[in-house]
Amino acid sequence: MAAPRSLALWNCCGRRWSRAMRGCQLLGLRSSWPGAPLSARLLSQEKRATETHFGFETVSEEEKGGKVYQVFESVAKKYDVMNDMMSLGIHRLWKDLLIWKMHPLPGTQLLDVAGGTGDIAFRFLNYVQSQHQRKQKRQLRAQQSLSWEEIAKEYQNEEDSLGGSHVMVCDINKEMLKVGKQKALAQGYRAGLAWVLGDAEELPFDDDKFDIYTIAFGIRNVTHIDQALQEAHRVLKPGGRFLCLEFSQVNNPLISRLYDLYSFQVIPVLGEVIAGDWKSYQYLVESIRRFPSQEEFKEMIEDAGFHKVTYESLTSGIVAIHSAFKL
Ligand SMILES: COc1cc(O)cc(C/C=C(\C)CC/C=C(\C)CC/C=C(\C)CC/C=C(\C)CC/C=C(\C)CC/C=C(\C)CC/C=C(\C)CC/C=C(\C)CC/C=C(\C)CCC=C(C)C)c1O
Ligand SMILES: C[S@@+](CC[C@H](N)C(=O)[O-])C[C@H]1O[C@@H](n2cnc3c(N)ncnc32)[C@H](O)[C@@H]1O
Repeated sequence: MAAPRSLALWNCCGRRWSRAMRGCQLLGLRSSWPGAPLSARLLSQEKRATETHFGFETVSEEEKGGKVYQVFESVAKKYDVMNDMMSLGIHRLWKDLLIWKMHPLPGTQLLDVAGGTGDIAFRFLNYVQSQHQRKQKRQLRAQQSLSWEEIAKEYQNEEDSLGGSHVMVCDINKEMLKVGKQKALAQGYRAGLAWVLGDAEELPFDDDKFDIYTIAFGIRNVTHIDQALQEAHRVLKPGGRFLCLEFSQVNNPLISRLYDLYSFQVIPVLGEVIAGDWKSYQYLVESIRRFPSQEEFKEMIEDAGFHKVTYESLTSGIVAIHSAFKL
């Protein structure tokens, strides 16, 4: 496994370097040219190494994490209602589709990174429970000699009702996790579910631990996406699957124009009216525009050492689901 990992790192650096060079040429940053004085070249290289984006704003890599934290701390309580309002409920269908695509088998160990208020985890639990119940019904029908007490016992054990499946929700933000835990309590999710505070770039888990890694609307907010992808690869078991639901590039020019209009003119207004927070929703739409296209992101996943990388664009490419395997 060491070879593909170092290769991935090499590829990442190469791509970053060529992108940085292209960016400098576009901006006319002459200090990066080979003929510029050494001090100027070193300074510009140092800048390139530490600068990143927070939406359309250029910030240092150290600053970005804190700014992203503030955004989700601020929106946590209104997060779920905002998503329903902004998307008219469409985000629910995208999340359902992610679970259908995953089609988890009994006993699946899922890690949901940037899991926030638990939307993916709850859907996973519903899915594995209904699969397990269907299986139990088939088995019970086959053993018609069982007594009613025995049948009732089969349905009572909560852990058993998931067929051994488990989901670990990992998120960097305490407030998002707090809302998620409250929701779990209120909706009666207890078994097969755990919440962990952790950074996608440095996951607090051993190697080769999970069958499936999901990240929904999370990776766009991470400072070093390549690092998060390498961590995803590390914690997955060989044969494990990576699934990412994220905003992507719209492929229909008319929808694209309407979507731009809607994003920049409506979403921050909804953010202000519903969550009292224009800035966080301005960041949301800007970060969506900065995220790589379907093909570019596919390349990044391959660079992290994954195989069989595919994607499906949904709603004209407003979002895409990328799938990949650790072999
Ligand atoms: C801080 O960071 C975050 C905070 C969060 O709360 C969430 C996230 C992560 C995000 C999610 C979990 C998903 C949340 C969903 C979205 C951000 C929304 C995605 C957008 C859509 C599904 C809508 C897609 C829109 C289009 C395809 C373009 C069609 C647009 C229109 C028909 C509206 C055009 C708008 C104008 C011309 C501006 C003037 C209009 C008005 C003032 C009226 C307002 C209109 C509406 C509210 C209607 C909105 C219409 C739709 C949603 C139609 C949907 C249609 C289709 C999908 C074909 C996070 O990181
Ligand atoms: C838009 S929310 C997505 C929540 C959930 N997955 C969903 O689909 O509704 C983005 C989440 O990413 C989390 N996040 C941002 N940076 C992170 C990082 N470096 N590591 C882990 N989580 C992070 C935020 O705290 C936030 O909860």
